[in-house]
Amino acid sequence: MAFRKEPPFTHGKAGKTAIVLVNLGTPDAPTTKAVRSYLKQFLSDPRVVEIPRALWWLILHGVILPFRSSKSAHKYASIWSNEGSPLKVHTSKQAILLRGYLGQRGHQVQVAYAMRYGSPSIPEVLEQLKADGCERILVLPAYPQYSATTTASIYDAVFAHYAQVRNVPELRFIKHYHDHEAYIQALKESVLAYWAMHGTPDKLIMSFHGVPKRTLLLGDPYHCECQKTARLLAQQLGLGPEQYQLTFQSRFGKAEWLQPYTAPTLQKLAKQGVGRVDVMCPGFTSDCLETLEEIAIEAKQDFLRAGGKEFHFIACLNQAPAWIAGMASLAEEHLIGWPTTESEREELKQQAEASRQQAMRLGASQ
Ligand SMILES: C=CC1=C(C)c2cc3[nH]c(cc4nc(cc5[nH]c(cc1n2)c(C)c5CCC(=O)O)C(CCC(=O)O)=C4C)c(C)c3C=C
Ligand SMILES: [Fe+2]
Ligand SMILES: [Fe+2]
Repeated sequence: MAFRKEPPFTHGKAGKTAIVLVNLGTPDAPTTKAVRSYLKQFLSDPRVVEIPRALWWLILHGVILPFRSSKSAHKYASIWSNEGSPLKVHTSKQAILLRGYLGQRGHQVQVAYAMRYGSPSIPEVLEQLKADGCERILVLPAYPQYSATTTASIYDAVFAHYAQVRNVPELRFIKHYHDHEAYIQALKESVLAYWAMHGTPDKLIMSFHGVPKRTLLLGDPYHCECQKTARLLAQQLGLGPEQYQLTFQSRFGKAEWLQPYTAPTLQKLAKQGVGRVDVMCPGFTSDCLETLEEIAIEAKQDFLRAGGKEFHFIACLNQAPAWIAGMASLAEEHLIGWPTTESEREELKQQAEASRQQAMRLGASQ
């Protein structure tokens, strides 16, 4: 492979820092064609589906894409907003608000958002940041809990892009923030705000996206990180073990996934006489198909049909001020040493000048 000719980082523009908020991705439209193309890219990622490629190709192209695309398109249509796919709308707004918040705190950083699958793609966004003169990039995945299926796949896409680039910027990645104080605090505030308006439930369900159980057995820390998030949030809310439960949703395919599954758990609770459940999805930082359709519509029906009385869905963090502040504090921790404020730039300039003078003196004395 030959590397392309690239313009040098231009003077004046050079030295900028950017944060890229990366989320999973979503179809461009709630249509069978758009969903098929999105699912094809998503489900062809070997990080997401770990079965032998040739076999999986046959299943994906022979069964999943032909049958699932139109079903999923209908589901997307039920949650699509005037502005577009909720996942993308929330992620793009978070990026704008994060930039504004960091700007108020004196950081001159660009904040972009990218999607692992679909658009705007990671390569497209990284190209644009290069054109804008960004020499330092901090990648902030939208996933608080690390999983090879999601977070590591973002790393793969970033590395794959730069594998074709000559002048690669300085790079940092946030791995996870499942136990970060600011994230837990933002979750706590969102639950308390909801309860202040609507009263409290008999049980709080914390429903996380599942992954195949096999990934846990192979060493993926996702399961443990979800447990820790749930435990810390319950502690913050002062909930005893009887007052909350962690579950896993969005099972896909025939294999066993992490248990307990959300929908059967809700049905069981209803049958046991639990009247009101509140369901939240702490692993999703933006509402999306999996929260707005699978939980707020489908799981609600499951619970009520099984005899439950009241089902409440607590929205994801989305544009909550505590979460924008939380992302900013996460970013600030990972920006340490990168000059993003006026005073840091000035200090760096002075240090560089002092080093240069010392080098001159040493050179002259030899
Ligand atoms: C095939 C296996 C899948 C794994 C493993 C998986 C892990 C995983 N996913 C998320 C977050 C999201 N997933 C979303 C949708 C979605 N997920 C899968 C499959 C796997 N996910 C499919 C097939 C779909 C598409 C929807 C459908 O057809 O039912 C979404 C929502 C996207 C949107 O547009 O709104 C999110 C977000 C995590 C965090 C995760 C592992 C930890
Ligand atoms: Fe998923
Ligand atoms: Fe789903």
